[in-house]
Amino acid sequence: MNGLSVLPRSCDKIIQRIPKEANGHHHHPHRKLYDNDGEIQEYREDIINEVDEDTVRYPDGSVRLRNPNIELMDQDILYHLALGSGSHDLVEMFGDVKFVCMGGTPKRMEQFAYNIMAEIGHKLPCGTTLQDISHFSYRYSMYKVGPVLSISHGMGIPSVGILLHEVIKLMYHAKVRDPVFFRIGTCGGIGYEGGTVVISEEAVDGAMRNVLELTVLGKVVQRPAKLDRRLVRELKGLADPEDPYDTITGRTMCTYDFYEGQGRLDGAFCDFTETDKMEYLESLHKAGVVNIEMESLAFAALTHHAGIKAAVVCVTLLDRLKGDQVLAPKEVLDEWQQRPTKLVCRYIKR
Ligand SMILES: O=P(O)(O)O[C@@H]1C[C@H](O)[C@@H](CO)O1
Ligand SMILES: O=c1cc[nH]c(=O)[nH]1
Repeated sequence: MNGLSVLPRSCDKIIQRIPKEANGHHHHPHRKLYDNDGEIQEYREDIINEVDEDTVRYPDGSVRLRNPNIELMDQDILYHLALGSGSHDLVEMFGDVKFVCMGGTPKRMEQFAYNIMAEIGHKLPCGTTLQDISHFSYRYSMYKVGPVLSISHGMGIPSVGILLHEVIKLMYHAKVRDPVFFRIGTCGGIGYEGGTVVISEEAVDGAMRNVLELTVLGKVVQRPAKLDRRLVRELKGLADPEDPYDTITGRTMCTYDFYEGQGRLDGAFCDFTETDKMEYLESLHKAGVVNIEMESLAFAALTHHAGIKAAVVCVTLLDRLKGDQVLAPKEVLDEWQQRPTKLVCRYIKR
């Protein structure tokens, strides 16, 4: 026990979509959560789990868990990170962390760790290399360079969601103050050429809902997928007019699948026509969706729920209005993937 107080359970407003009555109307006050091409989805005002920043962080800025069970446990095993509060001195190992950067692949995140090391002038003892701290989890890779953690999150919401639970707990055990989380990813552009850097203003699901929906004890729970607006502006301000590519901001759609879920015609299955696909993509474009990827919804919702400042910066690999297959050569793709990392490096260096 560390003597820190925990949140009362009442802080956890369980949020549920309300059922419609037989006449199709809700019997509770409701609000328009989003408007997708004329289709309005209605939600109860009190299902939206607005986070009060003061209650989700301790006054000194350290991360507070919205789970009273953790501090009652003798030890907390962060299974998928191959770390534990009983087996490791997490304060000693991670107490100085300020930035947590995540992206899909172990290679990208290892490269990012070496890039940030060069940028911030961090030196390794002669003849040594960076160690993958989570190597023995055989799930995710994690590198630490001074105040920066660089972690691979795999593909999709379940993978990044599990990682976020454990990394947020890691922040709590390590008593990290005011960490900033970044997702550095790849995506498909909607009306933007490959190589464009996109900073997400908000994340929406495949039906344009700005919430992460998950089933807890058989009930549907929704968490708003909000990102820090100020951080978006700050990152945009770090785009260099000399950069040989565009850096834009906009809505990001997050899907549960790369193929059918993103309206691709080239998966193993396809039950829609090219016309259906184009109508859908055009409607997204009209609704301000600038890119599609697979993690931003969980990333935005879980960091917001934990009161952690977060941003999602992705590079487009293709313009989905022009095709489905990722055709750019490997060397080009590798260079494009460096672009979001450059922007985040500039922020960290600052
Ligand atoms: O960060 P990455 O490049 O993994 O992000 C996107 C979304 C999926 O994880 C994956 C699909 O190709 O790329
Ligand atoms: O089209 C794309 C490209 C990368 N990642 C995605 O999720 N979709």
